[in-house]
Amino acid sequence: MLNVSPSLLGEFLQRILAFTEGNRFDIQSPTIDSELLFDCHQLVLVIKEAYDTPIQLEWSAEDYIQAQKKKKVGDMSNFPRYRNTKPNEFIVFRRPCTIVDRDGRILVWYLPDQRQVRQTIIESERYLPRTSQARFFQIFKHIEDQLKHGTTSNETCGSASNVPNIIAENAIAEKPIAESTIAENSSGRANADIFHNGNCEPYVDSTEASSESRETTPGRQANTVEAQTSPNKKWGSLDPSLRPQMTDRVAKPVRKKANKAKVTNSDSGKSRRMCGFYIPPNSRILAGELHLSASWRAIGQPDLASSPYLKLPGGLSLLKLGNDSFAWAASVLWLLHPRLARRGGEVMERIRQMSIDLDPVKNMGEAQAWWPTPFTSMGFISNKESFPHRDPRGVPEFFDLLLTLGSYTGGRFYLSDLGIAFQYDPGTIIANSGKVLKHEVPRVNGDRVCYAQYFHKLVLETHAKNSSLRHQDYNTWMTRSSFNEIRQNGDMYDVAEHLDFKQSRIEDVEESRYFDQEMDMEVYASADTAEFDELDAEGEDE
Ligand SMILES: O=C(O)CCC(=O)C(=O)O
Ligand SMILES: [Fe+2]
Repeated sequence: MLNVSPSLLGEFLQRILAFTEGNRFDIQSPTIDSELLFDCHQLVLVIKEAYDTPIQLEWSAEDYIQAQKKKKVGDMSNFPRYRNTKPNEFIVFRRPCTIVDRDGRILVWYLPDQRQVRQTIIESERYLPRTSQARFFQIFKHIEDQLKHGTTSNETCGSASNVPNIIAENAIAEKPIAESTIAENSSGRANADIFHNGNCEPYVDSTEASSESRETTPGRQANTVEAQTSPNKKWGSLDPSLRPQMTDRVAKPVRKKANKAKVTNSDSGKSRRMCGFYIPPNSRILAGELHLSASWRAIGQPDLASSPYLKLPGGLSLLKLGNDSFAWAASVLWLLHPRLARRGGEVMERIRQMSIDLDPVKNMGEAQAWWPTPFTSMGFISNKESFPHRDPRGVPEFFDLLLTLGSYTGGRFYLSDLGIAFQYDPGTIIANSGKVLKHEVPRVNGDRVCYAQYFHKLVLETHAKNSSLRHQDYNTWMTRSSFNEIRQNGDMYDVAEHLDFKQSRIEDVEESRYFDQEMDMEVYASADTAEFDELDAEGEDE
């Protein structure tokens, strides 16, 4: 069996990007099937459009982090929501875009699958490999017995009674989720074949949702907000006039306070990870989640360890089964945040060489050779709504990489404090600064799974201590200029030569202090992100 390397695919993507800019590189195609090759090209076009469509925030992410730390005494009014939306009002994006801070740091990449956006199947415009949905379904089926089934939200956490909160006059009300679930399912959508295989079924969510919205809230057109950005948009052969409207102003359905209190009541003993599961009618996959780590540091444990499942036959066969799908899902990182990819690659190399303090009985064994991503952890999440949270163990400058899949309608990804939401249809990839930006995914109509890739800050720090990397190379933001470098050069040149604006500041900081600063982040995160993160921090590590 061929072992497809994400770095090989990633570097291939970098060269395609440069090539599309007119730079002639010798692009040697990796040994992957032609379909995957083709899809790599499509992905580059989506990423380029996202880069060319920056949604600019007025403030600096670094200032935002500092203010978050001091939230209890500080003033957050310096960090206005996008277009000054009100707290429960969101601008929804449906086309690829990036969220960029005042100084050009890219905080989020939003990469919807074009097939979904256009609501038609145009083979030449999709980027998700045709077989990928089916392959991911197999992957989730493979681990179904391993999924930890928390409680369904109705039992302990309670969230079925979401209600729309129409704050802005003329805003589009999204349907109450419970109600729309029933409507969708009674019309047979849940019977649709999950994880489209081969001939994909047409996807009609936006049209349906829009017409429903129009019925319930006349005046939608009048309220449509023009896209603020007018970047240099190149989208292959896609006629811009065919694009659906990019943004609408909507009000988000909110969870009743009472429910939130239930969720966050530590007496219940249920952390965020254990809440929010639900079983859609006619579901074809169990609700639950499984997190696998090449390297993890559990609270109170001095040593790093791999997830025990990786040493079992099931773990190894999972990595083999999903090999090229995983590699494809990881390769985007070489465009979205190449330094992160490089950093993760180095950590994985150390794990392979066993040159770190990884207890021999707690390592991955043969699975090492098949670990398919530069991230140290993978999450498999099935039929779960994600309550508003930040991911407390992450690294502020780094992304969590999310791929949402399934057969569902009504997907939304909310950036709760920014006033920005994304249509979160199957096939969407979001790279999100999950530690910095609070995010939320309400339940959808139908089966939804999320494949998440992420780092554990403590693991990176442990590896970095033994690393030859200089500390300014560790945790750096993805910037617009970094992306341009790849565009021009086909690769990230030596990071030391192309350090961004953060360099001078970091150079003045001693390594130990830098780590201290990182430790502070943990405090800010748990203090700030409400009860969910506090519960997380209580210890649900493996
Ligand atoms: O459910 C999703 O798609 C997002 C998951 C997420 O944010 C997380 O697991 O931290
Ligand atoms: Fe998250």
